[in-house]
Amino acid sequence: MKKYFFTKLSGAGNDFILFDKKYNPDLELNKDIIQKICKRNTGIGADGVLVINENSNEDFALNYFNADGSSGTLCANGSRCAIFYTFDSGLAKSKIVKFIFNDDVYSGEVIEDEIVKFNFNSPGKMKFNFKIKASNQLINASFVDTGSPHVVIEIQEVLKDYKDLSSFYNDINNFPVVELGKEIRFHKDFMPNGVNVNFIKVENDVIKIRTYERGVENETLSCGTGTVASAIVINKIKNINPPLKFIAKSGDTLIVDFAVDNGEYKNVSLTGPAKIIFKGEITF
Ligand SMILES: N[C@@H](CCC[C@H](N)C(=O)O)C(=O)O
Repeated sequence: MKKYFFTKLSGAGNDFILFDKKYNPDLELNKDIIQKICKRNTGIGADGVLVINENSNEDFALNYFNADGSSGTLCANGSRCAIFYTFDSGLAKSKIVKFIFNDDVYSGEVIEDEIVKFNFNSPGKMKFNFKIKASNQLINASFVDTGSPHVVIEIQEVLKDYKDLSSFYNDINNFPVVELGKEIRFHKDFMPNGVNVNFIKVENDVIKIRTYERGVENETLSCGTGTVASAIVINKIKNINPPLKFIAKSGDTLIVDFAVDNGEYKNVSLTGPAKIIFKGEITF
């Protein structure tokens, strides 16, 4: 058993345990340890784990693991937290940083105290306005891969009772995010990898969003890649121009900005709160 130093951070309510290899050179994680430390009630409790490594070309390298120990896809709120941590700890020499994540180079910026911007690379596969069979009905949905795969559904597209064609959901607070999110996350149409599922409601100049996250297997208080996927869907199918303002389940505000050039999404960014909650030591 060894002692490791960690920092707990929150990116708009999406929470992470961060290990800096500089202070934990012997750190070795596996699925079992990640699941134990992320478990609420008996562990530190988090949606995921971030590991910061030094890098010879960029300011740092970042590894991300979901709470179930899976990895390989982008985490935007985790990236915003890592950007804040590296600035706060002095690892990054300026407010603007570049870093490696899953072999790609990303950048970000501490805009002001605890407000952090993350710059995405251009999105991958996109598919708009298709039907998914779930909850005994055919639901209109869209898909965007922003580095992580996301389904986006407007809550008014879903019937509370499939036999009553006027029973559309209207209140996002009373939407069955976990129930329907889980059904779509494990839907045969998205196998074998599965998908994250975002439910949105456009209300005047803000968009309310709730996300069921793959790898956490629950609703999280915010999801960065899901928020950006939702912004692209709203722009495409509702013709609403950026910047787009989102209110996450946590109540925090996230701003998505981008440019559309010949149908291509460029200069995509996500800005919002990222902060250190506490620092501690753990033995495993
Ligand atoms: N919370 C993240 C997304 C993390 C990855 C996702 N759970 C997946 O496995 O695809 C974010 O803020 O982007």
